[in-house]
Amino acid sequence: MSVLMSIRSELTHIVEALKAVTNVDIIIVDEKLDRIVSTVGKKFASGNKAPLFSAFHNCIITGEQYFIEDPKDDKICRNCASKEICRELVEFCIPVRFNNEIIGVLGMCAYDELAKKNLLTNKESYMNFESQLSRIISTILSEKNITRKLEYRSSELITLINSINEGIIIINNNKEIITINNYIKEKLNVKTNTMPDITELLTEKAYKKLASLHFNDQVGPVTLEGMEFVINANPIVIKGEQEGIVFVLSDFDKMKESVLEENRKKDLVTFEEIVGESEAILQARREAIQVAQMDAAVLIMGETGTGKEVFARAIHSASRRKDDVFMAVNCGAIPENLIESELFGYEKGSFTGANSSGKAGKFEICKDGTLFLDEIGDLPFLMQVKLNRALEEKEIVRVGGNSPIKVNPRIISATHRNLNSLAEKNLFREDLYYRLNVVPIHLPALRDRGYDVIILARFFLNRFSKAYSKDLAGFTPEAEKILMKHNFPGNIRELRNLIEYAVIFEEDSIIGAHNLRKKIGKEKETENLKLSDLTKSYEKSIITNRIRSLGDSVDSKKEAARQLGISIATLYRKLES
Ligand SMILES: Nc1ncnc2c1ncn2[C@@H]1O[C@H](COP(=O)(O)OP(=O)(O)OP(=O)(O)O)[C@@H](O)[C@H]1O
Repeated sequence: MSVLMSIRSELTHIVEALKAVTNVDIIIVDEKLDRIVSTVGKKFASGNKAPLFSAFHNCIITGEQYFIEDPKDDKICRNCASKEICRELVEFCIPVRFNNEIIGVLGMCAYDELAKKNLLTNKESYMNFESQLSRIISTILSEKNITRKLEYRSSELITLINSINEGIIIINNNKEIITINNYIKEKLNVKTNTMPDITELLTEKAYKKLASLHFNDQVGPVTLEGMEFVINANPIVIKGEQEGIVFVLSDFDKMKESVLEENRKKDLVTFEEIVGESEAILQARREAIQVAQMDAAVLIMGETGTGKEVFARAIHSASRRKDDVFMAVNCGAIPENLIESELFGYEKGSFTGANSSGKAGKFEICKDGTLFLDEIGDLPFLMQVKLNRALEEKEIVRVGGNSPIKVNPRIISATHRNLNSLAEKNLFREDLYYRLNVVPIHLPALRDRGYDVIILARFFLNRFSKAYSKDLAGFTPEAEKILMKHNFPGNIRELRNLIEYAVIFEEDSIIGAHNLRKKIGKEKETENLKLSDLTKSYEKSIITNRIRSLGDSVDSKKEAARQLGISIATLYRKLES
């Protein structure tokens, strides 16, 4: 389509206006001589094109104006294809330019004496019309371009908001709904011919709440047509003035589902996957299975890497809450000033660095799920008070907020510290300790699990052989001996890492002692030690563990000595040996 054809309707208005003012007929052709508009109508005999070699044609070729006072005799018209049938008394051709190119011709033609007189009288002023004409065409074209871009943008936006899987409602400052996407029409059963009021659609309560938040925050979940939505409001601001509001409605179930999915992918653990046959681990498993079905708080105690989180996940998977969220928070790893917002969330702008739209905390996200509070013994004292209150009242208040939010997560906590003795020393709130410790589960250290070391080692060998595409059949007797003798202060995590290392570096078809030794370190090897040295080291580890579980004070050491049936002096001597 030629440039002029693309603005045909605009040109029609111009041509009609010109005809009204000048009383002469106007014809516009494009660079291919196609007539775009004409006031002459059907009076033309020869089709839709201007004749070849006509004044129009010459004007396109040369870019010059032609004022022809006697068309039949003028040399410009000598070769015109329609010369014989030409009825024009006077003809004036002006080239139409855009971006310095000739894109067509505007012709002013007189077919009667009155028009002829008019054209001749105003010849001078019409001859100056060329530059104005080009300006008008340029303006129309750039406006047309902007309009086309706007139309494109608008249809792009409509397509976009109709293809997303969230609800979009846009209102103007008079609270009138101006856009609503297909998702909302379908989910909230909205008929566009009877557009409801925005407060009816979002509920009066949710609308008022968003209004109190200056339409720059979120509320929810809000139940609409039986579905739960989180409603996010954002003002449309143009040059500093609010011109309307966009509401985005997200399906709360789906939001939860995505958190769930994330967790499922991360680690879905069942009791079947908890490896080990030692009496200590079987006992812990039995207790955990029994308590899983109940909603009681569980406190899992054990050294680092003994599988506390694995147990917590398995309890969740076997509980009534298994289809809801499981979330783990490491109370010892989060800076003290952030722990409250991590657990309870925060309102918009409540502290520097906070997300501008506020954020739900772990309690809110898994309000019906399981919250695993790892390293609970490291929770700052002030937070212990707040946590205790939240558990007691089953509601939390976001940092910087004032409305309470109902929450009811099942709490499983874990610690490698002795909470009882911390509570006795007033380092851990007693009321919180009792609230968390409804069902205690003790996980044994790996060194106390006997042959489980080999069972677990084989389990990890199998897992990592697959992961690294290695064909490893097992361990040499010497390698098994090293595993059985090693103390494993890092417990199952250390064993897992050790086996992964050995799998990567083993060049034989069976894991030998060499790579295990390399990783454990020569100094930790015990096989060349005498029985007396081994006994000493074993005694030392028993004493250290007992002290670790009781606390590091002098009193704790006295208590450890009492429990082990030795004097405090013997305890110190054995520790120093
Ligand atoms: N019984 C088990 N069977 C198989 N793998 C296990 C078992 N127990 C723990 N693991 C593995 O050992 C590693 C450590 O477990 P986990 O993180 O649960 O320990 P933890 O006691 O919570 O550690 P920390 O106190 O350091 O947080 C994980 O890789 C886990 O998969």
